[in-house]
Amino acid sequence: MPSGFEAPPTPAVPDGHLSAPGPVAPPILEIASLAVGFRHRVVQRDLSFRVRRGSVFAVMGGSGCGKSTVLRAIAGLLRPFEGDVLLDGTPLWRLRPAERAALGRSMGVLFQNGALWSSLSVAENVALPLQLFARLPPGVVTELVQLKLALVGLPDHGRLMPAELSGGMRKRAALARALALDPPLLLLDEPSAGLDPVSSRRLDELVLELRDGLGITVLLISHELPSLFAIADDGVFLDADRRTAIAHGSPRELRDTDPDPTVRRFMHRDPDRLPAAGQSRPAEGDLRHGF
Ligand SMILES: Nc1ncnc2c1ncn2[C@@H]1O[C@H](COP(=O)(O)OP(=O)(O)OP(=O)(O)O)[C@@H](O)[C@H]1O
Repeated sequence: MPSGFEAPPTPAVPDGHLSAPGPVAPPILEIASLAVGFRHRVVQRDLSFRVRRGSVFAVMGGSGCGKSTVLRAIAGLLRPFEGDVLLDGTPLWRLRPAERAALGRSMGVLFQNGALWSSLSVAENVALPLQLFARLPPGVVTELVQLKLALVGLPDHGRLMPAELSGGMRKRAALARALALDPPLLLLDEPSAGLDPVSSRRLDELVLELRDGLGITVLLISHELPSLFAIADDGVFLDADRRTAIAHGSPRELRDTDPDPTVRRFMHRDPDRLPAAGQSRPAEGDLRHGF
């Protein structure tokens, strides 16, 4: 059984623009020639990209292009048609199911609906992964739960039921649960969906705190341009029609320089406008986040 995150072997995909010349830290996550879909339908194919350790990496693209499907393959929940997902060099989909499940626990996943168990209190929700997988004495579990809840700004909410929380608080509680096992990699599927702009920005700040304070790498699916511009430093853009990645780079780079009309329309939130590369106006998110 793999022992978790270890020194990676030589990467399986050649260096793309994501790798600068000179010594480069090995990626924590590598997507190698991935094809995903359902039954006979390919949703995305030929996907190859690397996620740098300590980065916030955005998976972007219009509704229905396959972002969540790709995330499920990365999380070890949906077997890809082709290719593999390498976690610190270990090919997830070549492992036996029990090994894959064990390695999968080094990823904390926040699903789109951030589903908490409604019949369990907030603290019990966060405790669940620890009780299932960590085999710790109950007192230690209680302390760790308190620590995680404090980390996400809910130190006094453990006794509440999920229904008693606001939408933003529920996201935070789900994030605390995703952090329960101290994963080095967080997968977030539209964490700010349904939140007001202030709550959304607080969540952005929390993601950056987790990255900067704990060194957690974050792979993020989001439609929220302000959020993407504020926190993501790398990314990939998936296209529904071409069923593959059509751009790589940070959301700001894609907004300012990518020539593809689909990318430009999305990044400028404008169905008609196609500004010339390098001549974009500051987006709303830049102003709101003070960049
Ligand atoms: N369980 C499933 N079975 C069959 N098809 C599915 C299933 N889940 C998703 N799909 C289809 O796969 C395609 C990609 O869906 P997915 O949810 O990955 O897109 P997305 O980019 O995450 O969308 P959104 O931004 O709206 O959340 C869609 O056409 C969807 O209908």
